[in-house]
Amino acid sequence: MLVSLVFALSQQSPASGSVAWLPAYFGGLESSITKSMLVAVLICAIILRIILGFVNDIIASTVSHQISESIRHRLYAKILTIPFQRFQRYERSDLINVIATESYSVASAHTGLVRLGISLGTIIIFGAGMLVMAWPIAVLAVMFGVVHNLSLGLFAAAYRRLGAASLSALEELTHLSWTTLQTLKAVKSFGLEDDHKGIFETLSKTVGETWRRSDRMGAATSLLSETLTFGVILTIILSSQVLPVDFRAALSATILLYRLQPHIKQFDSQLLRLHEIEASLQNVLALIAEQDDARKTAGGEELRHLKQEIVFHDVSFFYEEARMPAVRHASFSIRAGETTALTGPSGSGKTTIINMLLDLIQPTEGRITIDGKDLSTIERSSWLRLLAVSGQDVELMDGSVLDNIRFRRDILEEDVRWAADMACATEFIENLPYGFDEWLGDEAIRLSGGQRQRIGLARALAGRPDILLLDEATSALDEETEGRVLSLLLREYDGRTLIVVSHRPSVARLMKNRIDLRPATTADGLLYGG
Ligand SMILES: Nc1ncnc2c1ncn2[C@@H]1O[C@H](COP(=O)(O)OP(=O)(O)OP(=O)(O)O)[C@@H](O)[C@H]1O
Repeated sequence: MLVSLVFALSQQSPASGSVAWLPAYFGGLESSITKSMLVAVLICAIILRIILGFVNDIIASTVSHQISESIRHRLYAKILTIPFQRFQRYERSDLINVIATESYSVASAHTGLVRLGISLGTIIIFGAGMLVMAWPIAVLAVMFGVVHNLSLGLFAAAYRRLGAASLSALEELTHLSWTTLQTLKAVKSFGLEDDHKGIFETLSKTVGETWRRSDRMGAATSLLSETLTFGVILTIILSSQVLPVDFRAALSATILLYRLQPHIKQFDSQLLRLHEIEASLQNVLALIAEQDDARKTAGGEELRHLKQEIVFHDVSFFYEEARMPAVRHASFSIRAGETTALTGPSGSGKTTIINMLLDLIQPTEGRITIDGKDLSTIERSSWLRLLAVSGQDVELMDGSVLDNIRFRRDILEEDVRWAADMACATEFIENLPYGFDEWLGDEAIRLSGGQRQRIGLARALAGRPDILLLDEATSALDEETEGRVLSLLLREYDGRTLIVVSHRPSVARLMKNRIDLRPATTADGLLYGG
């Protein structure tokens, strides 16, 4: 329309108030539009376009951010709700990549599809305009459009491959960074800094190369699109003598075609971008499609107290894809209000049993009953309210000592301090520069192994659970401190249920009952003595 205006204003036609040539532009319709009317319409159209563009930008970015946010929430929620075993099979660095980076691919795909729709709409409207003005030119343009689409198809597969390669290079880079951070002490102890630097640089180069290739392919498709448009325009000009089209109509159609070119380019780049992000999209969708933990969503009967016993009835457990069971035909009873030691050689399935008690995993065969009721029929959260576990490795979080003991639960500070006393942790905590407010960070590098375990123990105790599970929870303590902790616990848990996993016979002897596990690989079943 702007081009028309410029032509119209420079036109010195005898009928000076009208735009005599303009109908050709609109397909030969008669018109008596005055210049001032045309100027007004164009100014209004430009203002409208600016406003609509602005509104479109605001709406598009709002929708895009909402999609990203909702996908991030769903991915994070999914990590919390997938069965524990499935979660263990994912690489942590991949999960971080999916949530932090790849989740954007969904919003990106949505934006791409919207833009694709807009470009397609524009192409159709321009195409219709051309058809009305000069159909032979429209036919030519369609023929070039077909050639254009076919050549674009050649790029599509390359874009998909490039997207997958770029994603996998990025995943490897994140994975290496993640493991380096996790194992930095070992890396330094073995003097492997240069090797790691070398591997990182190689991976980083690969990532950079995939991005450069993507940019080069973008430039190539843009060149293709420009060349084809130029080809069609050249064909029109060369064949204008033989085409049954009026010169002004041909000129108008050609200008229209040229104006259409950016939209074609936009259409191409969006289409190819969709191919490029396909691999990221698949990762996001695969995680979202994971089944939720059936136990988490199952509901069931509420349990307020453990009154009699926890019984394992011929329980076996196979980890996914494992050839041997981790626990085989275990039958035993853990009596309420008593202390029980769970012993057995390494690999005999003690932690697996603790995980079954925590309902993180469920028996592959057999069943577990709580006061005669199948654990699978009890409401999971009511059961977990009764329990707390402390293990050998303590998962500390970025926060103060207080935060780490509370662990985002609604627990009074006096209960935190009581728990620290019970875990024999108060003394060393108060010796820290800021005491309970000392910032630990997720690695808590300033703490020794035994100090970390005591923070973990305090965390388990702070909620004053009815049933306390200790899985090698004091293994890093010196004998004297371990003795002090255990005697405090035995006093506190007199009349309550305490289950202790330990390799130390001295610890097991302190417990009233003992369940001795034989490794599943050597036992042909049965006997788990109580
Ligand atoms: N997530 C898992 N996937 C596959 N196999 C596993 C997994 N966790 C444990 N296992 C296997 O199950 C068996 C029992 O492991 P578990 O950790 O329960 O033994 P444990 O008695 O607690 O050993 P330890 O005393 O050394 O801590 C082992 O053979 C172990 O390799």
